[in-house]
Amino acid sequence: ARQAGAASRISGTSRSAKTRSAARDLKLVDEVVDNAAAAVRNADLVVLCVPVGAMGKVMAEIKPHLKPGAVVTDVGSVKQEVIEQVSPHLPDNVHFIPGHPLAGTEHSGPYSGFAELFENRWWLLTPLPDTDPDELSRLRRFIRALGANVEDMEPAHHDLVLAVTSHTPHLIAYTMVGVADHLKRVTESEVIKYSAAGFRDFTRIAASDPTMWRDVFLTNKDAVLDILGRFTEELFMLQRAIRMGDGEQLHDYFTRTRAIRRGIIEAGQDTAAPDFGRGAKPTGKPANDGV
Ligand SMILES: NC(=O)c1ccc[n+]([C@@H]2O[C@H](COP(=O)([O-])OP(=O)(O)OC[C@H]3O[C@@H](n4cnc5c(N)ncnc54)[C@H](O)[C@@H]3O)[C@@H](O)[C@H]2O)c1
Ligand SMILES: O=C(O)C(=O)C[C@]1(C(=O)O)C=C[C@@H](O)C=C1
Repeated sequence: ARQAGAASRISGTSRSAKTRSAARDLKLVDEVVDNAAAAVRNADLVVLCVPVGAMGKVMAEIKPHLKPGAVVTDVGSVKQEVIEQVSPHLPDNVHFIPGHPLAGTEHSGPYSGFAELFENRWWLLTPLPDTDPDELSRLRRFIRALGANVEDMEPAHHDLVLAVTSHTPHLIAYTMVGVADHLKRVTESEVIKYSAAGFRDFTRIAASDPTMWRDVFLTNKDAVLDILGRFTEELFMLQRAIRMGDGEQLHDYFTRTRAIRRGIIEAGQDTAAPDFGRGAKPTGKPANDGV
């Protein structure tokens, strides 16, 4: 937002003094303050960037300090739960417009941010039935100024789509790395030493922040369990095809999945991990993962 000149003055805070100090050193914002109440005072736009399970608590904390007419949004990976948590604490004269940028890495903390993170990524908004259209347009303009593409979605639909595209894949990566770790005990260190690209991709995802992902799974429980059930059925089907030596079934299945991948690439939606790769640089130091 600073680089794009999307806000005239930006205040930030974090609960840990170490993070606040890092944010000051990195000059991430115009002013780093000691608590959320001070950060939101006089703010036209407030962006909640805490784990999904902490959104309600932080909203309760800032409630008495919000400027009348302010817009509050969030970046949480799950939307229905955030709406449930935040809504009881909303003053009448404040607008809440939930959001979710589909952009991130396995790293967290102040050193992991970089200005290009949102470029050409989707940023979903899940407006509520009474959302003010002018405030919604203003928030969309802010997000577009960061380089992202905005789209609206109904909150329950968002949670189902993300269970397919992000949450369940993370769970599968966590599981695969866990399996490899168990196996390592019988293969000594070979599993890690000879890990091929596919497994390395899993380990990158499985290095994501444990608190963030614990909250995602606890708060998008129904959608994740639904997708996990479907995943298990397909897995059993493939397991059976392997056992039966049904090469045709395996070949047909993999041909279909390849077409899906090619469709994603052709649509220009290859959201492969940024890896700080596409010209973007991390803020400087190694990711602190958990300050
Ligand atoms: N990392 C990603 O890939 C990604 C992508 C899109 C959305 N998100 C969402 O963004 C949000 C923040 O994730 P992040 O990756 O920026 O994490 P982060 O670890 O970089 O930042 C989280 C912040 O929340 C604070 N925090 C943690 N627990 C808290 C609590 N109980 N009370 C008050 N503050 C608390 C931390 O001190 C830190 O300042 C999450 O809701 C996550 O679901 C993350
Ligand atoms: O690339 C990654 O590291 C991510 O996991 C980013 C990712 C995703 O699943 O695409 C993770 C969680 C979010 O809510 C949005 C983006």
